[in-house]
Amino acid sequence: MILTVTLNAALDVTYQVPRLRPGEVHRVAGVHERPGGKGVNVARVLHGLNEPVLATGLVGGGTGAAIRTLLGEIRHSFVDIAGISRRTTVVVDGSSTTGFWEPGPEVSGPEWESFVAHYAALLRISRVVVLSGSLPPGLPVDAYARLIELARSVEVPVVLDASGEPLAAGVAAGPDIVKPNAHELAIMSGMAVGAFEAGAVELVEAEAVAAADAVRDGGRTAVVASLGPHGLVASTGDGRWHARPAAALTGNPTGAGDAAVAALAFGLAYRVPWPQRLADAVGLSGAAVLNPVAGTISQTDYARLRRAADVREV
Ligand SMILES: O=P(O)(O)OC[C@@]1(O)O[C@H](CO)[C@@H](O)[C@@H]1O
Repeated sequence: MILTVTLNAALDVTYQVPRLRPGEVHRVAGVHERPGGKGVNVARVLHGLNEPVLATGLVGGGTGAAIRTLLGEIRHSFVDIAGISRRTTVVVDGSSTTGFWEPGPEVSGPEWESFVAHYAALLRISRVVVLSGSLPPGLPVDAYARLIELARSVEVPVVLDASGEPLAAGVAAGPDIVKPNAHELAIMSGMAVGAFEAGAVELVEAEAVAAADAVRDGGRTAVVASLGPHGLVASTGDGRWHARPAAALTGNPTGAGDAAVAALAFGLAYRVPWPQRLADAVGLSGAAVLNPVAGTISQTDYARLRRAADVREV
Protein backbone atom coordinates (compact mmCIF):
# COMPACT_ATOMS: atom_id res chain seq x y z
CA MET A 1 0.00 0.00 0.00
CA ILE A 2 0.94 3.66 -0.30
CA LEU A 3 1.53 5.42 3.04
CA THR A 4 0.71 9.13 3.29
CA VAL A 5 2.10 11.19 6.18
CA THR A 6 0.33 14.38 7.35
CA LEU A 7 2.10 15.79 10.39
CA ASN A 8 -0.10 18.93 10.42
CA ALA A 9 -3.50 17.41 9.64
CA ALA A 10 -6.41 19.85 9.33
CA LEU A 11 -10.14 20.07 9.26
CA ASP A 12 -10.60 21.85 5.91
CA VAL A 13 -13.60 24.16 5.89
CA THR A 14 -14.78 25.55 2.54
CA TYR A 15 -17.17 28.53 2.60
CA GLN A 16 -19.08 29.45 -0.53
CA VAL A 17 -20.19 33.09 -0.76
CA PRO A 18 -21.66 34.97 -3.74
CA ARG A 19 -18.88 37.57 -3.60
CA LEU A 20 -16.00 38.09 -1.14
CA ARG A 21 -15.79 41.70 0.08
CA PRO A 22 -13.09 42.36 2.71
CA GLY A 23 -14.42 44.40 5.65
CA GLU A 24 -18.04 43.25 5.18
CA VAL A 25 -20.28 40.62 6.80
CA HIS A 26 -20.98 37.60 4.58
CA ARG A 27 -23.95 35.21 4.71
CA VAL A 28 -22.34 31.90 3.82
CA ALA A 29 -24.28 30.09 1.10
CA GLY A 30 -22.62 26.68 1.60
CA VAL A 31 -20.24 25.07 4.11
CA HIS A 32 -18.24 21.89 3.47
CA GLU A 33 -16.00 20.17 6.00
CA ARG A 34 -13.40 17.64 4.93
CA PRO A 35 -10.45 15.99 6.65
CA GLY A 36 -7.40 17.65 5.14
CA GLY A 37 -3.78 18.49 5.25
CA LYS A 38 -1.87 17.62 2.09
CA GLY A 39 -1.18 13.94 2.81
CA VAL A 40 -4.82 13.31 3.71
CA ASN A 41 -5.86 14.78 0.35
CA VAL A 42 -3.37 12.51 -1.41
CA ALA A 43 -4.87 9.52 0.46
CA ARG A 44 -8.40 10.55 -0.55
CA VAL A 45 -7.47 10.74 -4.24
CA LEU A 46 -5.68 7.36 -4.15
CA HIS A 47 -8.61 5.78 -2.31
CA GLY A 48 -10.92 7.17 -5.03
CA LEU A 49 -8.76 5.32 -7.58
CA ASN A 50 -9.18 2.09 -5.56
CA GLU A 51 -5.49 2.11 -4.69
CA PRO A 52 -4.66 0.60 -1.26
CA VAL A 53 -3.58 3.52 0.92
CA LEU A 54 -3.04 4.26 4.61
CA ALA A 55 -3.07 7.79 6.02
CA THR A 56 -0.92 8.49 9.06
CA GLY A 57 0.28 11.56 10.94
CA LEU A 58 -0.60 13.45 14.11
CA VAL A 59 -4.08 14.47 15.30
CA GLY A 60 -5.54 15.82 18.54
CA GLY A 61 -8.59 17.34 20.24
CA GLY A 62 -12.09 17.72 18.81
CA THR A 63 -10.85 18.61 15.33
CA GLY A 64 -8.58 15.56 15.43
CA ALA A 65 -11.60 13.37 16.31
CA ALA A 66 -13.58 14.96 13.45
CA ILE A 67 -10.71 14.31 11.02
CA ARG A 68 -10.71 10.62 11.99
CA THR A 69 -14.51 10.31 11.72
CA LEU A 70 -14.76 12.13 8.40
CA LEU A 71 -12.06 9.95 6.86
CA GLY A 72 -14.79 7.30 6.69
CA GLU A 73 -13.62 4.35 4.60
CA ILE A 74 -10.14 5.73 3.99
CA ARG A 75 -7.77 3.58 6.06
CA HIS A 76 -5.90 5.59 8.66
CA SER A 77 -3.64 5.14 11.66
CA PHE A 78 -2.84 8.50 13.29
CA VAL A 79 -0.89 9.09 16.49
CA ASP A 80 -2.74 11.13 19.16
CA ILE A 81 -1.25 14.33 20.49
CA ALA A 82 -2.38 16.56 23.38
CA GLY A 83 -2.72 19.67 21.16
CA ILE A 84 -5.77 20.41 19.04
CA SER A 85 -5.54 19.83 15.28
CA ARG A 86 -5.96 22.98 13.19
CA ARG A 87 -8.64 24.12 10.77
CA THR A 88 -7.92 25.63 7.38
CA THR A 89 -10.62 27.78 5.84
CA VAL A 90 -11.05 28.48 2.14
CA VAL A 91 -13.54 31.08 0.92
CA VAL A 92 -14.70 30.46 -2.66
CA ASP A 93 -16.78 33.08 -4.45
CA GLY A 94 -16.88 31.87 -8.04
CA SER A 95 -14.06 34.11 -9.24
CA SER A 96 -11.49 33.81 -6.43
CA THR A 97 -10.26 31.43 -3.72
CA THR A 98 -8.98 32.89 -0.43
CA GLY A 99 -7.28 30.67 2.17
CA PHE A 100 -6.74 31.03 5.93
CA TRP A 101 -4.28 28.44 7.26
CA GLU A 102 -3.99 28.02 11.06
CA PRO A 103 -0.45 27.13 12.21
CA GLY A 104 -1.41 23.88 13.94
CA PRO A 105 -0.85 22.52 17.45
CA GLU A 106 2.40 22.43 19.40
CA VAL A 107 3.91 18.93 19.25
CA SER A 108 6.17 17.76 22.11
CA GLY A 109 9.44 15.85 21.76
CA PRO A 110 7.98 12.57 23.17
CA GLU A 111 4.96 12.85 20.80
CA TRP A 112 7.32 13.24 17.84
CA GLU A 113 9.42 10.23 18.97
CA SER A 114 6.29 8.14 19.35
CA PHE A 115 5.24 9.09 15.81
CA VAL A 116 8.68 8.17 14.42
CA ALA A 117 8.41 4.70 16.01
CA HIS A 118 4.88 4.26 14.59
CA TYR A 119 6.05 5.37 11.13
CA ALA A 120 9.03 2.99 11.20
CA ALA A 121 6.62 0.11 11.86
CA LEU A 122 4.27 1.21 9.03
CA LEU A 123 7.18 1.40 6.57
CA ARG A 124 7.42 -2.40 6.76
CA ILE A 125 4.07 -2.70 4.98
CA SER A 126 4.45 0.24 2.56
CA ARG A 127 5.57 0.24 -1.08
CA VAL A 128 5.82 4.06 -1.34
CA VAL A 129 5.62 6.83 1.25
CA VAL A 130 4.31 10.37 0.64
CA LEU A 131 5.48 13.13 3.02
CA SER A 132 3.34 16.24 2.54
CA GLY A 133 2.57 19.62 3.99
CA SER A 134 3.75 22.04 6.65
CA LEU A 135 5.25 20.99 9.99
CA PRO A 136 3.30 21.88 13.13
CA PRO A 137 5.07 24.01 15.77
CA GLY A 138 7.55 22.07 17.90
CA LEU A 139 8.79 19.69 15.20
CA PRO A 140 12.44 19.96 14.14
CA VAL A 141 13.22 21.48 10.74
CA ASP A 142 14.85 18.17 9.75
CA ALA A 143 11.69 16.15 10.55
CA TYR A 144 11.17 15.16 6.90
CA ALA A 145 14.88 14.48 6.45
CA ARG A 146 14.71 11.98 9.32
CA LEU A 147 11.60 10.27 7.88
CA ILE A 148 13.28 10.09 4.44
CA GLU A 149 16.42 8.52 5.90
CA LEU A 150 14.31 5.90 7.69
CA ALA A 151 12.42 5.07 4.47
CA ARG A 152 15.63 4.86 2.47
CA SER A 153 17.17 2.54 5.07
CA VAL A 154 14.42 -0.02 4.31
CA GLU A 155 14.29 0.82 0.55
CA VAL A 156 10.83 2.36 0.52
CA PRO A 157 10.69 5.12 -2.16
CA VAL A 158 9.62 8.60 -1.04
CA VAL A 159 7.69 11.52 -2.57
CA LEU A 160 8.20 14.82 -0.72
CA ASP A 161 5.89 17.86 -1.02
CA ALA A 162 6.81 20.54 1.51
CA SER A 163 8.04 24.11 1.66
CA GLY A 164 10.71 26.32 3.22
CA GLU A 165 13.47 24.91 5.40
CA PRO A 166 11.85 21.48 5.97
CA LEU A 167 11.76 21.10 2.16
CA ALA A 168 15.42 22.08 1.76
CA ALA A 169 16.50 19.72 4.55
CA GLY A 170 14.28 16.97 3.12
CA VAL A 171 15.72 17.32 -0.40
CA ALA A 172 19.23 16.98 1.06
CA ALA A 173 18.18 13.57 2.46
CA GLY A 174 17.51 12.30 -1.11
CA PRO A 175 13.80 11.51 -1.65
CA ASP A 176 12.95 9.81 -4.96
CA ILE A 177 10.66 12.64 -6.12
CA VAL A 178 10.20 16.17 -4.82
CA LYS A 179 7.23 18.28 -5.92
CA PRO A 180 7.76 21.99 -5.33
CA ASN A 181 5.25 24.55 -6.60
CA ALA A 182 6.34 27.53 -8.71
CA HIS A 183 7.11 29.64 -5.64
CA GLU A 184 9.24 26.95 -3.97
CA LEU A 185 10.99 26.10 -7.26
CA ALA A 186 12.01 29.74 -7.65
CA ILE A 187 13.35 29.94 -4.10
CA MET A 188 15.21 26.62 -4.27
CA SER A 189 16.82 27.41 -7.63
CA GLY A 190 17.72 30.99 -6.73
CA MET A 191 15.47 32.45 -9.45
CA ALA A 192 13.12 35.40 -9.01
CA VAL A 193 9.81 34.56 -7.32
CA GLY A 194 7.10 34.81 -9.99
CA ALA A 195 9.56 33.76 -12.76
CA PHE A 196 7.34 30.87 -13.91
CA GLU A 197 3.95 32.43 -13.38
CA ALA A 198 3.57 34.74 -16.40
CA GLY A 199 4.90 35.18 -19.93
CA ALA A 200 5.04 33.14 -23.11
CA VAL A 201 4.74 29.42 -22.57
CA GLU A 202 8.14 28.75 -24.23
CA LEU A 203 9.86 31.14 -21.84
CA VAL A 204 8.11 29.74 -18.75
CA GLU A 205 9.01 26.23 -19.89
CA ALA A 206 12.68 27.02 -20.54
CA GLU A 207 13.13 28.82 -17.22
CA ALA A 208 11.22 26.25 -15.18
CA VAL A 209 13.12 23.33 -16.72
CA ALA A 210 16.42 25.11 -16.03
CA ALA A 211 15.33 25.70 -12.43
CA ALA A 212 14.24 22.06 -11.99
CA ASP A 213 17.61 20.93 -13.41
CA ALA A 214 19.40 23.21 -10.96
CA VAL A 215 17.48 21.73 -8.01
CA ARG A 216 18.09 18.15 -9.21
CA ASP A 217 21.75 18.96 -9.75
CA GLY A 218 22.37 15.59 -11.41
CA GLY A 219 21.28 13.76 -8.26
CA ARG A 220 18.90 10.86 -7.57
CA THR A 221 15.88 13.05 -6.77
CA ALA A 222 13.47 13.66 -9.67
CA VAL A 223 12.11 17.22 -9.49
CA VAL A 224 8.50 17.64 -10.63
CA ALA A 225 7.32 21.23 -10.23
CA SER A 226 3.68 22.24 -10.42
CA LEU A 227 3.19 25.54 -12.25
CA GLY A 228 -0.56 26.09 -11.88
CA PRO A 229 -2.11 26.82 -15.32
CA HIS A 230 1.22 25.95 -17.02
CA GLY A 231 1.02 22.34 -15.80
CA LEU A 232 4.12 20.49 -14.60
CA VAL A 233 7.78 20.36 -15.56
CA ALA A 234 9.88 17.34 -14.66
CA SER A 235 13.64 16.96 -14.50
CA THR A 236 14.49 13.30 -13.93
CA GLY A 237 17.36 10.87 -14.50
CA ASP A 238 15.34 9.50 -17.47
CA GLY A 239 14.65 12.83 -19.21
CA ARG A 240 12.80 16.12 -18.94
CA TRP A 241 9.16 16.80 -19.76
CA HIS A 242 6.60 19.58 -19.78
CA ALA A 243 3.03 18.34 -19.21
CA ARG A 244 0.20 20.81 -19.78
CA PRO A 245 -3.59 20.78 -19.60
CA ALA A 246 -5.29 21.27 -22.99
CA ALA A 247 -7.04 24.42 -21.75
CA ALA A 248 -6.96 26.75 -18.74
CA LEU A 249 -9.34 25.64 -15.99
CA THR A 250 -11.22 27.76 -13.50
CA GLY A 251 -12.34 26.54 -10.10
CA ASN A 252 -10.82 25.84 -6.69
CA PRO A 253 -7.08 25.10 -7.03
CA THR A 254 -6.79 24.04 -3.33
CA GLY A 255 -5.71 20.41 -3.34
CA ALA A 256 -4.72 20.33 -7.04
CA GLY A 257 -1.06 19.86 -6.10
CA ASP A 258 -2.05 16.98 -3.80
CA ALA A 259 -3.86 15.26 -6.66
CA ALA A 260 -0.68 15.59 -8.75
CA VAL A 261 1.31 14.05 -5.87
CA ALA A 262 -1.14 11.11 -5.79
CA ALA A 263 -0.33 10.45 -9.47
CA LEU A 264 3.42 10.67 -8.79
CA ALA A 265 3.17 8.23 -5.85
CA PHE A 266 1.08 5.81 -7.90
CA GLY A 267 3.57 6.09 -10.77
CA LEU A 268 6.48 5.39 -8.42
CA ALA A 269 4.72 2.38 -6.91
CA TYR A 270 4.01 0.78 -10.32
CA ARG A 271 6.98 2.19 -12.28
CA VAL A 272 4.62 3.97 -14.66
CA PRO A 273 6.67 5.58 -17.50
CA TRP A 274 7.20 9.31 -16.92
CA PRO A 275 5.05 10.67 -19.81
CA GLN A 276 2.07 8.61 -18.63
CA ARG A 277 2.74 9.51 -14.98
CA LEU A 278 2.74 13.21 -15.84
CA ALA A 279 -0.44 12.90 -17.92
CA ASP A 280 -2.06 11.26 -14.86
CA ALA A 281 -0.86 14.17 -12.72
CA VAL A 282 -2.28 16.76 -15.14
CA GLY A 283 -5.60 14.88 -15.31
CA LEU A 284 -5.95 14.44 -11.55
CA SER A 285 -4.92 17.99 -10.65
CA GLY A 286 -7.25 19.46 -13.29
CA ALA A 287 -10.11 17.35 -11.96
CA ALA A 288 -9.35 18.68 -8.45
CA VAL A 289 -9.56 22.29 -9.72
CA LEU A 290 -12.97 21.65 -11.27
CA ASN A 291 -14.38 20.36 -7.98
CA PRO A 292 -15.40 23.17 -5.57
CA VAL A 293 -14.42 21.15 -2.46
CA ALA A 294 -10.66 20.81 -1.83
CA GLY A 295 -9.18 17.37 -2.42
CA THR A 296 -12.14 15.77 -4.20
CA ILE A 297 -12.20 14.70 -7.85
CA SER A 298 -14.66 13.33 -10.40
CA GLN A 299 -13.40 10.23 -12.24
CA THR A 300 -15.07 11.44 -15.46
CA ASP A 301 -13.23 14.79 -15.34
CA TYR A 302 -9.99 12.93 -14.59
CA ALA A 303 -10.35 10.58 -17.58
CA ARG A 304 -11.23 13.45 -19.95
CA LEU A 305 -8.43 15.78 -18.80
CA ARG A 306 -5.88 12.99 -18.78
CA ARG A 307 -6.67 12.12 -22.42
CA ALA A 308 -6.35 15.80 -23.41
CA ALA A 309 -3.04 16.43 -21.56
CA ASP A 310 -0.13 17.57 -23.73
CA VAL A 311 3.11 15.90 -22.57
CA ARG A 312 6.28 16.85 -24.46
CA GLU A 313 9.88 15.86 -23.89
CA VAL A 314 12.04 19.00 -23.71
O1 LIG B 1 -0.18 24.13 5.73
P1 LIG B 1 0.02 23.08 4.68
O2 LIG B 1 0.16 21.74 5.30
O3 LIG B 1 1.12 23.40 3.74
O4 LIG B 1 -1.29 23.10 3.80
C1 LIG B 1 -2.48 22.61 4.32
C2 LIG B 1 -3.59 22.67 3.35
O5 LIG B 1 -4.01 23.97 3.20
O6 LIG B 1 -3.19 22.19 2.09
C3 LIG B 1 -4.22 21.40 1.55
C4 LIG B 1 -4.37 21.73 0.12
O7 LIG B 1 -3.19 21.44 -0.56
C5 LIG B 1 -5.41 21.58 2.44
O8 LIG B 1 -6.20 20.45 2.48
C6 LIG B 1 -4.71 21.75 3.73
O9 LIG B 1 -5.45 22.05 4.82
